[in-house]
Amino acid sequence: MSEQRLSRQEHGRPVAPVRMVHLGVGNFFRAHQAWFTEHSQDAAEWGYAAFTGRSAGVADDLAAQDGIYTLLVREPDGDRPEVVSSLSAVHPGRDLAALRGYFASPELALVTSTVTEAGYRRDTEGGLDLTDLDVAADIEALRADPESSEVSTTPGRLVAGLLARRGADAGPIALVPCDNVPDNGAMVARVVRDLAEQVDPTLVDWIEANVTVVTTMVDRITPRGTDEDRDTVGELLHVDDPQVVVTEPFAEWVLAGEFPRGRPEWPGAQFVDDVSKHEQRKLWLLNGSHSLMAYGASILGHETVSAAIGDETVRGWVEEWWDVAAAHLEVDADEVAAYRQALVERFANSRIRHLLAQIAADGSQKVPIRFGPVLAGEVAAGRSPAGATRPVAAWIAHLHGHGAPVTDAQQDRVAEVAAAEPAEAVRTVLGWMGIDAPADDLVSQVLGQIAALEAAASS
Ligand SMILES: NC(=O)c1ccc[n+]([C@@H]2O[C@H](COP(=O)([O-])OP(=O)(O)OC[C@H]3O[C@@H](n4cnc5c(N)ncnc54)[C@H](O)[C@@H]3O)[C@@H](O)[C@H]2O)c1
Ligand SMILES: O=P(O)(O)OC[C@@H](O)[C@@H](O)[C@H](O)[C@H](O)CO
Repeated sequence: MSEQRLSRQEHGRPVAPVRMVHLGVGNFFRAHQAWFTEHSQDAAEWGYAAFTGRSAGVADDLAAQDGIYTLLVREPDGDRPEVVSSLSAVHPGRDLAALRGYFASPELALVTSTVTEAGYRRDTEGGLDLTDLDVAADIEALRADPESSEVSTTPGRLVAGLLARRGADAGPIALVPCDNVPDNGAMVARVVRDLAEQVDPTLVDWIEANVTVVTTMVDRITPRGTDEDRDTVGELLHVDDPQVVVTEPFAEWVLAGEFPRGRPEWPGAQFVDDVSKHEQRKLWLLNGSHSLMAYGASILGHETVSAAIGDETVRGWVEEWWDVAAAHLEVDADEVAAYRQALVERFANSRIRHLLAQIAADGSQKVPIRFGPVLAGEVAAGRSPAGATRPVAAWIAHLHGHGAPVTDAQQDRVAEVAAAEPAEAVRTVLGWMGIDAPADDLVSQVLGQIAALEAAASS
């Protein structure tokens, strides 16, 4: 394999001025927001300073190749490598001096983030989790020293940056979360406000006057890369890129909100007044069926999305779930039908090796939002279709140790469900989905589905 690394000079990629910060340099950011920026007609004016979420590894690797990296777009008939150069600087997340420096610049227009659902440190009510020890440490540190303290959480870093911006009188800015969370703008607004209130109540007024929050729906299936992907880049481009990202051809971005200091001309992005109907379509149909397969199909022994959707039983579960969810969507029936058809094709792309175990992680954050509104709506209407209760059953069977391994940021909460008497576990999970005091028939139905899945696991 080649030992040569990518370099800006060799690829003729100039460094654009930093006008955007990103928190969480994961795979998705590099396949989506950074890629949309790369393809903007005004890309030369819009550079990203990107910060890792936790460890420094990605920053070190990217720094060694001038912030540029390969995106392998996995077309049905082959890989199309693209070199992406919109990251003008990459820093470890702990580099608070750099973060504060960017925020203090009037040139900084917006901050995107992809730190996973768990990274926003919310409690079960959606506010900032003040019992989280890292959150408590950030509050204490920022109170003691607003200008140069070390903070480790995403809300803490955002507030540290906003304090620096206020201090420099650098003007308005937009926060643009890009995680798969309904109403992600309101989510970020809430945790930032909650933390600011604890640190310095006068900052809350400044935020209201100067910070806009943009809500987004984001879509592009981007699994974690492998050593084989790195080898593929070696063969295609004759370079060693340890930070190659693999993604599908499809990409979608819908945004609602104000950008007081402008934004790149992201090609194909849609700017709307309200993202909710787009977000429900994507979160319930795509992410919902992903989670259903992550739990249910891994119990049947499948490892990847493409293998799962190729199994007639699993395909049937997915279609059943889609039938129920579709009735709750606000988009027209033709659009839903086309989206379902496209999803089957996207899922069946066996060249994208999307592991069910990756999707299964952090179910406590995902299951309620991906299935709760639809199931609660059905129950309120006096119905309990099997297609909408099976995902709950599959998750509980997964927590019982079947299928993909259990990893969850809220380990204690899910361990309690796993250890509970099964009917109690079902009631607890339904409660998290907004169904309090569920009828005995509903609980029995879920218990029957859990038993069937667990029997299939051991057969
Ligand atoms: N991968 C996809 O197909 C895809 C598609 C749409 C949206 N998303 C969203 O993008 C987000 C990131 O997904 P990804 O695929 O890039 O994952 P990833 O594992 O590649 O990257 C996750 C990033 O978040 C950071 N992070 C994780 N936990 C954190 C925490 N507790 N605090 C601070 N930072 C933390 C990590 O350091 C890393 O930078 C998720 O929220 C997901 O909903 C992903
Ligand atoms: O990224 P997560 O962990 O929130 O969810 C896993 C997948 O459902 C998700 O990454 C999808 O691939 C993505 O949302 C497609 O746009």
